[in-house]
Amino acid sequence: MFQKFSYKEIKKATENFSTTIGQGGFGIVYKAHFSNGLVAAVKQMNKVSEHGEHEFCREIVLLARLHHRHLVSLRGFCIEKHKRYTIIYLIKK
Ligand SMILES: Nc1ncnc2c1ncn2[C@@H]1O[C@H](COP(=O)(O)OP(=O)(O)OP(=O)(O)O)[C@@H](O)[C@H]1O
Repeated sequence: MFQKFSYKEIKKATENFSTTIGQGGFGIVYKAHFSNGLVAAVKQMNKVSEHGEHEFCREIVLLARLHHRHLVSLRGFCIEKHKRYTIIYLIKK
């Protein structure tokens, strides 16, 4: 199920952003353990433009509708002031 997460939930699930698993072009990626048992990747987006809100929402809507066996599915998102996060299924190596 696709859902909206609060910043508080993200912070708790990433143990105060201490669980870094990677660094991408848009920001840091964290491993997150949510209280409902969900283990996911949380991708922080650093490059938030002036129209960030609109662009981010449009991207989320598009990604949420994408389902392909070669793509990781979007699990949710979080918007808090100037911070943007996408929550995606964790790929185990
Ligand atoms: N869903 C995921 N599950 C596990 N690890 C992930 C996941 N998404 C990203 N990562 C880790 O975080 C790193 C950065 O990923 P990210 O997609 O942000 O960067 P990228 O591949 O450089 O793409 P982009 O240019 O879009 O930022 C990856 O190399 C990987 O190690």
